[in-house]
Amino acid sequence: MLPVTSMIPVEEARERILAYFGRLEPERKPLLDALGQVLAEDVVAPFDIPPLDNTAMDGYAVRAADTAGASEAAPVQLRVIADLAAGYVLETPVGPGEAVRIMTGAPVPPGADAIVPFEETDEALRGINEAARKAGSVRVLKAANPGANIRRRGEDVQAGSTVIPAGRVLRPSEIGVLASIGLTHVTVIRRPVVAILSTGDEITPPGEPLLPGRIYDANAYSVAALVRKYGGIPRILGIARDTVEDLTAKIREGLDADMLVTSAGVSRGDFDVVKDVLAREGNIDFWTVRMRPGKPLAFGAFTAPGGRKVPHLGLPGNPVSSMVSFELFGRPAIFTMLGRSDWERPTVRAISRDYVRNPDGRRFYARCIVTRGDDGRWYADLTGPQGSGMLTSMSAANALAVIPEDVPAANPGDEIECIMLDWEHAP
Ligand SMILES: Nc1nc2c(c(=O)[nH]1)N[C@H]1C(S)=C(S)[C@@H](COP(=O)(O)OP(=O)(O)OC[C@H]3O[C@@H](n4cnc5c(N)ncnc54)[C@H](O)[C@@H]3O)O[C@H]1N2
Ligand code: MOO
Repeated sequence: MLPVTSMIPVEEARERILAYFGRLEPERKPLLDALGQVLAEDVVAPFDIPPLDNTAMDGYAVRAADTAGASEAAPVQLRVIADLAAGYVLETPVGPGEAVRIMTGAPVPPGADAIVPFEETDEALRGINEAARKAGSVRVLKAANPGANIRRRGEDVQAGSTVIPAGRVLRPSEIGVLASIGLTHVTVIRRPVVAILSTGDEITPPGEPLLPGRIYDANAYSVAALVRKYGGIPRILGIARDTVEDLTAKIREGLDADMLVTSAGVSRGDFDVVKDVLAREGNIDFWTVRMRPGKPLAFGAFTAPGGRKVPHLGLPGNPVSSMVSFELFGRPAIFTMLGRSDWERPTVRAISRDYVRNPDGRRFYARCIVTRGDDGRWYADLTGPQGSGMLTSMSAANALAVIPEDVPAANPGDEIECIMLDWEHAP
């Protein structure tokens, strides 16, 4: 086995990888299609929001001074001069002793400086009905303060101010804000296209019969799903056989992508065609990273026709290693291309309920389920055997517990750091 000192730490591998990536160029997109992408330029409000003072309540627009001293015992009667729905503007001013019946969102008519909600008038007693409307007057049962229940022009957004700065990820709330200033399209950093290639004579595409000794291609799909989840556009290239010709042709097919991801063939097997072809076709290094799973890793770049460099991430073949390596190295690369720097996942410190052995001085990313106990503390349970070929152990997990390089084991009761992969969905 390699001495641990000749392995590179995870952080160094990630740093070297990220040096190859930068933010991609902007594109213009319909608003809704830009969900999850990063805004490429500041968006400035062309007008105030709300554009006019308007009412926050259904009720009556009044002159606050008219309602001074009003109470249930001594109501103040006002003459109702109009009925105003949202979407309409009333030019007629509200004079002394007058009121306008008004619905939430309608602009406050001139002269009025407070809104009395229905509940504070006798309309509530009579019921909201035609009779109240026809009565031509309303009794106010409580004094209103000037400004009461009025949403001021520009209180949310002021004309000329930056509503959303460049660099912000567009979530549903940002999409709503952009729509509220009338935008239909927005300029965002485009999503990276990630070409994904599986290698190995034993690999069979799902849908085809499985011959003896063969296995189905899990990696292309798990990695493609991660690419999509993290904001990229996956392009599955298929399976390259272990021949120089096939591998070379398939790699070339992927060179119009922003990044090429391969799986398998990066360790020390007899059939080192993958390594040979990667090394010949591109400028690729083979690393051993001080982590488990995912020790062997290839990284470098191919040169596309025209001279463009296409970074290449060569994942180990074992399905869990492939996913964990993509999580640690592929996710930050995709985020960087998207213009995001927040690729670091949240962690929680949880109490291990298992004995977790870490025998060989690598950093162990153990698949576990993190849950909150009745005592309010977080607990981590391993998802079972941790072999790097056992993809169901990954499927059962919502976190990776990190056992550091220099810690030979975690005992039940020890606090361990857990990288949360999934908050929304605990299996
Ligand atoms: N003598 C040594 N052998 C191995 C070492 C080592 O250091 N010395 N490292 C082991 C570790 S750790 C890993 S991880 C694997 C990495 O192997 P490769 O990247 O070279 O990949 P393969 O050997 O071709 O495949 C490994 C394993 O994964 C299966 N596989 C491959 N592709 C897929 C796919 N698309 N979908 C599902 N499963 C896949 C493949 O059939 C093998 O079972 O090497 C260890 N060996
Ligand atoms: O390091 Mo390998 O990735 O354990 O299976």
